[in-house]
Amino acid sequence: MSLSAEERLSAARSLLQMVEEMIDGATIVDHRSRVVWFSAGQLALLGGVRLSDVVGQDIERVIPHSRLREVVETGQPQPLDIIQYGDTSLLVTRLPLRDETGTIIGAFAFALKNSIPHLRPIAERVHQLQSRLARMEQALSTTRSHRYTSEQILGASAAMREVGRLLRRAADVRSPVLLLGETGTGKEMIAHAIHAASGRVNRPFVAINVAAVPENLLEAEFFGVAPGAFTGAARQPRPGKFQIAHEGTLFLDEIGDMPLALQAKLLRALQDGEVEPVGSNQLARVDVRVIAATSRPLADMVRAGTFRQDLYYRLNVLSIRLPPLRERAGDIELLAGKFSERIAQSFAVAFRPLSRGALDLLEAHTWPGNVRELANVIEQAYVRSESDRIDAADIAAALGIEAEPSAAQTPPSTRLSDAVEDLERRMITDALRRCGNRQAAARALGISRSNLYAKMQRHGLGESGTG
Ligand SMILES: Nc1ncnc2c1ncn2[C@@H]1O[C@H](COP(=O)(O)OP(=O)(O)OP(=O)(O)O)[C@@H](O)[C@H]1O
Repeated sequence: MSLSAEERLSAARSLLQMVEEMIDGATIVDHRSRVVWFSAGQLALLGGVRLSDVVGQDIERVIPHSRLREVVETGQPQPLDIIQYGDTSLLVTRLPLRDETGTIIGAFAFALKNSIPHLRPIAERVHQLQSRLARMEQALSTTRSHRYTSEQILGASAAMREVGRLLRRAADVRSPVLLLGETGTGKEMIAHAIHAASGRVNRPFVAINVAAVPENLLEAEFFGVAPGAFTGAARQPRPGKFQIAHEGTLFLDEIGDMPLALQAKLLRALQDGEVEPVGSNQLARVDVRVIAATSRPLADMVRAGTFRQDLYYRLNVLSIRLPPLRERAGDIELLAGKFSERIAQSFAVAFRPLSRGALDLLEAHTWPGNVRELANVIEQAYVRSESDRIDAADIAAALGIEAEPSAAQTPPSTRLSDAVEDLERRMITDALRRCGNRQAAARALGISRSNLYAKMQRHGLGESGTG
């Protein structure tokens, strides 16, 4: 015997009423994860919002860390999750809602009243583990203190001497610094050295690479997640890099890859020294010195409307341009010699000087990967041959160009893995050239932006490697 439509409706109504009495809060979303219904308790938990004001909105707009979309999209129930709401822990169950044919039409979440006391021992254990994890994460990022000092920055050219002068200037003031330069020109190295020479040297140096973090996680990574927020197991309360870098230096690498929406929040953090953790409406004060770096043409991006002008001005108080290696061929001999010394030391073998022919080849190269590429080439020369000096043929082979005499050239590899690597590198270079930016190139290649970035790093491809 089946129920009539009217009976089903009234059964549903009385079920919702019963749920209202037994729970702390309940939520229903539709098949696109838009709000359909909140119980009165849930509305109260949300700070007294009115149901009519939020019906039809994406659930994350109302509850930033809701995991109901996962349930709608995967159809997988989440029978037990512990979330933190203010000082209270709640035990939450999330279930998919299906129609008669089994198609997902939405999802339902509820927190049973007084369920936590029964689970107190488990909840406490989870809580302890979370705090331990947060402490360890914090320790990990702060122990990564500065790795370089200005003495390690090599270069005797006029351009590098000017970089040295600006570096000392930057260490004396606390305004933001903008480091501009192609990949591998030493931007991160300079950022470390500024911190090491500044009054903040005994406080944390914290780095974040904007291009390497998936876009939807960036805000939490920067500003943290508030303990008061509705957080699923995947996003527990934690401090952001701004909070971790308090009283120290925050290095924002690849700032040109920052999504526009987040740029406004970053500007506020820089201007007012205040950050707003995700899921919180309270501002926290931070004292952070920001050093930003990019290999992208920021000024052009401002003109194109993809980078905020006000943020650009705020960051561009003291900018340091790192010259590409091809503009300071005079430094190549010094750098190559130093790298040869370092590699000999780390491989525990005899030092190999570079022949004049080898230096001529190095000086004629255009160095799309800059100093990083030069260091790799010298290392390859050590790996490829056992001779007691580095000759033109070793350099030519490492650079993948015609060697003279040609007999010294290494034969092309027949290994499948080398061919696959080579194809991947060429496809990435090609996509970057065709699409003009990483976002579009990642889309064209069918991979995520962060995955593309990781592959570019592996192949030594920066912006300059695109052309
Ligand atoms: N002037 C320099 N003297 C000595 N080593 C250098 C110099 N410039 C760069 N390097 C070395 O080159 C490598 C790349 O430097 P770094 O990571 O600082 O470059 P980057 O500009 O931040 O690159 P990317 O934009 O790809 O992140 C590092 O191993 C660094 O030690």
